[in-house]
Amino acid sequence: MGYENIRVEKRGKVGWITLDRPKALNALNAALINELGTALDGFDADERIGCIVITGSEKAFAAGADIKEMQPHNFSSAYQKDLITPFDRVSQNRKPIIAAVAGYALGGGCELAMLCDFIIAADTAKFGQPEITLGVIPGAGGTQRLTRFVGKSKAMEMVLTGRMMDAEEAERSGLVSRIVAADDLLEEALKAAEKIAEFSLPVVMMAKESVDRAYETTLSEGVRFERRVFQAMFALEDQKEGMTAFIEKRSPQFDNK
Ligand SMILES: CC(C)=CC(=O)SCCNC(=O)CCNC(=O)[C@H](O)C(C)(C)COP(=O)(O)OP(=O)(O)OC[C@H]1O[C@@H](n2cnc3c(N)ncnc32)[C@H](O)[C@@H]1OP(=O)(O)O
Repeated sequence: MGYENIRVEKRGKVGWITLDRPKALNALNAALINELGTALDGFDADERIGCIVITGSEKAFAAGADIKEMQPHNFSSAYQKDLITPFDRVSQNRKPIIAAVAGYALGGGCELAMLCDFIIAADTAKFGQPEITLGVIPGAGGTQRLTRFVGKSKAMEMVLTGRMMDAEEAERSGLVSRIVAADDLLEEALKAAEKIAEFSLPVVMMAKESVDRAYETTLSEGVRFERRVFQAMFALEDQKEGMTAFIEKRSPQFDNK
């Protein structure tokens, strides 16, 4: 499929998607979100792919939903056209997705990064939910996910004032997993993705599902879920291979079975 707003590439078992609307700082219009969803679905279905990276440009991961596209909407059209649901295709993907963020990740851009499984930030990254300055609130999960990442006080301040957070504050607050030099961002994200993609894919997918449970259920339910999944792992050939390889002092050859 030909894409107009993103670039889709592969390196070994890693698929990566570059948001590519430079003139609008990767503002997330409907076409871009739709293309992103299609590319993600393609990687999800491709059994050769074990991990996915989403990145933007040096200046902007994404400066938010496309304000020019949103501005004419009324309640009826916003509701019926369902501006937000297409973002769900990111969190519905069953393979790990790393957000590699340089420059602005604002509004829907910050929300897109938070929909990924973890965020690696360049030292130039700036995160924010400035929707209040536009007369709206975040709509793609910002009030909920930012609060879970950084806690109520900081999330409330950011949502109510529109203040941006730099990369260091984002790392200190638990929003990003680590900071790297801007020049190294893509390579570092691809290396992390390649490491993940070397492991057993069903195990990686179940690890992702289990960590996600921590955000969606009680501790006791989450622990119970993890225990069942852990026990189920012993039905996998990859469990035998992983543990046998350790005992035999060799590298495991996982077969995704
Ligand atoms: C998901 C939901 C529900 C909501 C949202 O996401 S609402 C959007 C939240 N985001 C924002 O409010 C950020 C808007 N952008 C900015 O504040 C600034 O562009 C900036 C601080 C990120 C960068 O400022 P800078 O002066 O460096 O660059 P600009 O001249 O302002 O922008 C360049 C170019 O990009 C267009 N642009 C930027 N952001 C958006 C956007 N979110 N939607 C549409 N277009 C955007 C900007 O208009 C300019 O293009 P033109 O020169 O053609 O106007």
